[in-house]
Amino acid sequence: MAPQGSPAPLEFGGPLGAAALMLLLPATMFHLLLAARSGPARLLGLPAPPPAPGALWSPAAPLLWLSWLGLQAAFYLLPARKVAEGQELKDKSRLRYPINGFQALVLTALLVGLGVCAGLPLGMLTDMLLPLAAVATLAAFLFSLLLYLKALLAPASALAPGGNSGNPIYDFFLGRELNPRLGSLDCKYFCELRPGLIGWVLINLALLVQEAELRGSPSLAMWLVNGFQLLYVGDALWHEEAILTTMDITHDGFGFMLAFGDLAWVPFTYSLQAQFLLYHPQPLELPVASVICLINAVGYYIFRGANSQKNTFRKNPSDPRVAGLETISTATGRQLLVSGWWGMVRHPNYLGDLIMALAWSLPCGVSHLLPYFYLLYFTALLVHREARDEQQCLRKYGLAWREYCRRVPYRIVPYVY
Ligand SMILES: NC(=O)C1=CN([C@@H]2O[C@H](COP(=O)(O)OP(=O)(O)OC[C@H]3O[C@@H](n4cnc5c(N)ncnc54)[C@H](OP(=O)(O)O)[C@@H]3O)[C@@H](O)[C@H]2O)C=CC1
Ligand SMILES: CC(C)CCC[C@@H](C)[C@H]1CC=C2C3=C(CC[C@@]21C)[C@@]1(C)CC[C@H](O)C(C)(C)[C@@H]1CC3
Repeated sequence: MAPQGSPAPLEFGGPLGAAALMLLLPATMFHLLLAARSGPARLLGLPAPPPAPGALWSPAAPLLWLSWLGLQAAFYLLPARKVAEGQELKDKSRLRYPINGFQALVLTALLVGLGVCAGLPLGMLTDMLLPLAAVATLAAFLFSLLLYLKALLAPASALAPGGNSGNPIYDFFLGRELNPRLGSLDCKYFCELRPGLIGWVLINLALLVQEAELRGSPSLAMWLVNGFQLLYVGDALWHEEAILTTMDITHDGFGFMLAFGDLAWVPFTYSLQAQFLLYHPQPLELPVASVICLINAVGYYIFRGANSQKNTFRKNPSDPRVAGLETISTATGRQLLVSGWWGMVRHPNYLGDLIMALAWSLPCGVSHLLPYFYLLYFTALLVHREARDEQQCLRKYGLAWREYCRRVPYRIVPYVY
């Protein structure tokens, strides 16, 4: 456990690891996008060449991408049904956040629907994915640089616990300022939920429309992938307030990792299954599709049940839905749930999320590894995230956390891990 006041331990392999990730993540993203379009669609293997010379760039891409960002920022600034307060900050203040993410999703859907009725060729967006990914990557680098410079002017109380090591590469990657804002727009909160997540379902929809144009109708596999991922994104925006207690908002600074993750990685790699299906159609029988729907439903049930149980408990421990659950008291005055979902494993929400990830890949068949990239990456991300959270909880709760680990020994999968 790091003693109070000592510098935060370096994560992600320090400056060298951060530099490697800044090269490796964009390279992986482009490899995946190119592989999905290539005949063999190999996850492991030499990078596929671009489908046409100049396919990685289009002058329309920066305009389209900036319009998208502007539209989502405008929706963010519209009056919200609710304004929520974030966690208490170092200077004892609390920031306020608009809860209108679901409204932004609905408004986007209406606008896109109107556009399609008026003849907008949505399917053509699929030809722009490579240039758009290039613009998003470039924008993530530039944006992170601006955020890094902005943090030089920020008071010490506004800096994140990590990301201020003094090494510019590491700090650029992790992010120095905890909650950088431009006026009333909170950059990290906005980026985490709006342009990337809504962009992801829009890309999926464009792939579905394109498939219908190419083959007469969308395939059952494409419907499933679109439906499952729309449910996931809709759920995230419906429960938008819950993100205010995640480590990304309360602990991590806003730097390249989250800027690239939110703006480029999420929309362009999370839509990989739908991209794969457009270029590699897969037959899917109804009985198999029903089993896959059942797997997604089980995953969603665990994911939502666990997240809602914790959120309800954190908001009001006397709420009748959670009042009967067993708890452990901690020295901070907060309690830890030790029965219900959180008594099964220490991260039941991760388990549900991973089961859903499997259901998103299964419609793509078992002939290729590429559509399973998300499941593999996500397993690694959650195992790493669980270890980071464990360290933070040990620092926060000390002995009470050790007692929780003793009573609930498994982290994510009961009796396995
Ligand atoms: N699709 C994607 O790419 C990603 C999805 N996710 C999803 O985001 C969601 C949020 O994940 P994340 O923020 O990592 O973690 P959690 O929602 O699991 O939050 C962890 C925190 O919960 C609190 N907690 C832990 N155990 C208990 C307990 N027994 N009782 C009460 N409180 C407890 C602690 O904070 P405290 O005590 O301070 O409240 C801990 O720091 C998950 O569903 C995850 O699957 C996450 C990353 C990426
Ligand atoms: C680029 C790197 C490999 C790492 C980047 C990580 C980010 C892509 C993820 C970090 C935490 C995330 C969350 C979601 C999306 C992915 C990122 C940004 C989330 C918004 C997805 C929807 C969920 O319901 C959620 C719980 C709201 C998620 C919160 C964390």
